[in-house]
Amino acid sequence: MRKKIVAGNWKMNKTSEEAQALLSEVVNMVNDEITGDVEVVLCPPSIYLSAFRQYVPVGGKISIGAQNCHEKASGAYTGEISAPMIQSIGVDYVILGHSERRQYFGETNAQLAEKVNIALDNGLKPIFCCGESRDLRENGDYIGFVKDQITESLFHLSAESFANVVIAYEPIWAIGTGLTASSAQAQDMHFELRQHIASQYGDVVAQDTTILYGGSANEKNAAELFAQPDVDGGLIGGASLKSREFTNVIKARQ
Ligand SMILES: O=C[C@H](O)COP(=O)(O)O
Repeated sequence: MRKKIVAGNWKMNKTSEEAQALLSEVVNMVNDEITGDVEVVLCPPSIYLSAFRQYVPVGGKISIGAQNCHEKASGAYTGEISAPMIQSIGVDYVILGHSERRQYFGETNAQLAEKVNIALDNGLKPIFCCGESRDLRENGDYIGFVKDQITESLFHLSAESFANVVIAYEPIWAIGTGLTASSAQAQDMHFELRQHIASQYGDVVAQDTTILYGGSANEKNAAELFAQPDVDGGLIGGASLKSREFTNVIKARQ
């Protein structure tokens, strides 16, 4: 079933003390103020995942996600963390293919297909990110580009496996820039992506797929973005680092 999800990607932010303070504020606000059927996913830096899992009860309104995993299960990959490790501490989701990983760490669609596989094999639900650059948006086939990201990293999956994947459309030109896609631009792309998924897996699977929007989403624009029929929630960066604002974004989705 298509879920409403608001995920907070903390990226490489917060010391241990700061992270604990923000986590406890978010947990309290969500428990006190969120009554709807929205799932909240917190994705802190990996060093805090274990502490977050211990603090946040399993099966409540809040799930925990990692920001990345390696494509191999184990081995000589200094500094990396694996899907089995993430799974072993009870984490629910893993963000894969964020544009920052593609840009700074050279992640490719083929490599991401491997990461998706190992995440699913270990019971983790991928939040698969896709999105085009500003140059492509202005001068190229940006819809085709984003569809290809999905085709090359996800369309080898069975329909049963694909059902565990969440898509996050994040136009690179909107990430951390204050330039949000308009609600119409977000809806257009989400509609195109749902059609693309339908072409591979059929209408039922496509209608059940959760597609999040990310890119300068905040408490001011969230309600309009989430009102679009194909926008099921958000992957929130900067605004997830402020408990009041993040809770307001979640409220806009419930
Ligand atoms: O993963 C989150 C996205 O990169 C959005 O970040 P942002 O909300 O700071 O633009």
